[in-house]
Parts: sequence; C-alpha cells; structure tokens
Amino acid sequence: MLKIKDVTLAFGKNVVLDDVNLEFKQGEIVGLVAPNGTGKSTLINVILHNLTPQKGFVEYENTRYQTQKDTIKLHQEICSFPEQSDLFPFMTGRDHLNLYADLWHNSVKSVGQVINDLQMGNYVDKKVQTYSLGMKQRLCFAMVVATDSPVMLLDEVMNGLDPQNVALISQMLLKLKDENKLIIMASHLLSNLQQYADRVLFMGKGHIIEDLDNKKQNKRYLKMQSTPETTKLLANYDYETLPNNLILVPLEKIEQDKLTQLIASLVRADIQYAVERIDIEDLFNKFYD
Ligand SMILES: Nc1ncnc2c1ncn2[C@@H]1O[C@H](COP(=O)(O)OP(=O)(O)OP(=O)(O)O)[C@@H](O)[C@H]1O
Repeated sequence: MLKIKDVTLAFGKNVVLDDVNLEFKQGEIVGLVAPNGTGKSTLINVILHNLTPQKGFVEYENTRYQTQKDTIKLHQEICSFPEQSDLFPFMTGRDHLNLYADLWHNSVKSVGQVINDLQMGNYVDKKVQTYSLGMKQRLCFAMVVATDSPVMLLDEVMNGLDPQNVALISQMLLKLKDENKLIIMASHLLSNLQQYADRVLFMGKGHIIEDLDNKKQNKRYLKMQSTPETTKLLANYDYETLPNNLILVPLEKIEQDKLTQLIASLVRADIQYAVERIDIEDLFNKFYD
C-alpha cells in the first residue's frame, strides 16, 4: 500500500498540495487529472522524494523516507517515467533497457520480452540519436517496464504518440495491472484514460476534488448541446448544463413515459442526442469552469 498522509507542499505562498491524504493499492491504475499547473507533477515528485513536503509524509509498505537506507529501498520499489532529455544519444535503446533492468535489479522480466511486447525490435539496436520523438517516448516507457518495479509513476506517457502507439501502450498498461503493478499516471488524454483507469483523481486548489471509481460509472444520462430550443423542451425535466454547454439529463430520475415523450420531441425537432455515462471529459468540464 502506498500512502500519502497529511501532505502539504507549497512553493512560497503557492500551496500546491494542501493536507492531501491518499491510499493506493497494488493492481490499480490511477489517473491524475487537472488543468496545467495544478499539481500533478508535484504530487508525483513528492512520492519520488524529489520534493519534500513541509508537512506529512509518503509511506510505501510501511517504509517512509527517513534515512538514506529507506530512500534507497523505496527507490528500488518505485520507478518514474524518464524524461526524453535523460536519454543518452550515443547509446542504443537496448543499452537503456539493460541499464534500467540492472539498476532496479530486475531478474524476472526479460528485456527481450519488453522489446517484443512494445514492438521495438526494428529500432532498439540503433543509437537513440536516430530516433523520432515517438520512438523515444516508447523507449522511455519500455525502460519503466524493464525495471519490473511494483510502483510505476507515469507523467504524460502518451505525449507525442500516434493513435497506434497510444493503443499499444494502453494494452501494455492493462498487462502491467494484471501483474499487480500500481500505476499512477498524469494524463490529459481523458478518453484514453477512461478506457483503462480504475480510479481517476481530479485535483484542484491543493485538494483532491473528486476520487472517481471509473469502473462503477453505471448511471446513464441523456446528453445534448444546450440551445434555446433544447432548454425549452427540457423545461419540465431535471438537468444540469456543463460549462462547455453540454446538457446532462439523468435518466434515473425520469419515468419511462416521460422519457419516451422527450426522445420523440427531440427527434421531431431534429436535435442530436446520446444516451451515455458521464465521461471523464464531461467531469473535467464540470469541475474546471
Ligand atoms: N520548482 C518549482 N518552483 C516553484 N513553483 C513550482 C515549481 N514546480 C512547480 N511549481 C508550481 O506548482 C504548481 C503546480 O505545478 P505542476 O508542475 O505540479 O502542475 P501540473 O498539474 O503537473 O501541470 P502540467 O499539466 O502543466 O504538467 C504550478 O503553479 C507551478 O508553477
């Protein structure tokens, strides 16, 4: 179990984390979602001990960052996504993977398997200086996988990837979850996160403003754009309008007859609608006006 206990971190007067408490379990994919500059990377840096909070602590499997020995132990268990600028241009991708596997004493997962899983065979033996942005990004992710560490912190792992690579990495994340890894990832790719995240933490003003169980979003809504015509049709219904002008009508509150009537009037007026769950993008619009 990874615990964040009473953590407060401020840069001068800018309180980025204000008494934050969180617990994370193995086998969980957790998305960190918030607008730019809210504190996602700061939270990841606190977990890594790159930043020391003014108050509170981080604890993993009953160990805190107290002594140098603790820090070494925790850094064997937690691996973060490297920056592309950390790569060595004159080394090959395979050299990087071997380096990370060695540093984290991974003797279980073979580097060959990681290369196969991430379809890197055709370029992994070339020097990194010949790689495109997307190839480097895939290598950085593969380096984390090669550590086989139980906790993986991924800050913007999908940046710069084409849809096929996004799908490949998403598939790999599910495999890692099956291997009982705890994966915490900051991402702005909300529809992608929705496909596999177990939990989504929305951050704002120093706090976790919503801790969403993404697997239990069963409620369905009738969704449509807000226009004078739709608001007139909905005059006798309960609904909410998000800042992006999307109307959400909760279906659980409408009787069957009234719903049939409403849908018939939407069809007659040629108004586009959908019946869906509330998605992460809708919630983003709701929370960040
Ligand atoms: N080293 C630092 N010194 C001073 N302020 C900092 C420092 N690092 C981050 N901040 C501030 O902390 C706040 C949170 O930044 P952080 O990088 O954690 O946001 P983020 O949610 O990860 O943003 P993004 O989506 O842009 O990556 C911002 O106001 C930022 O300016």
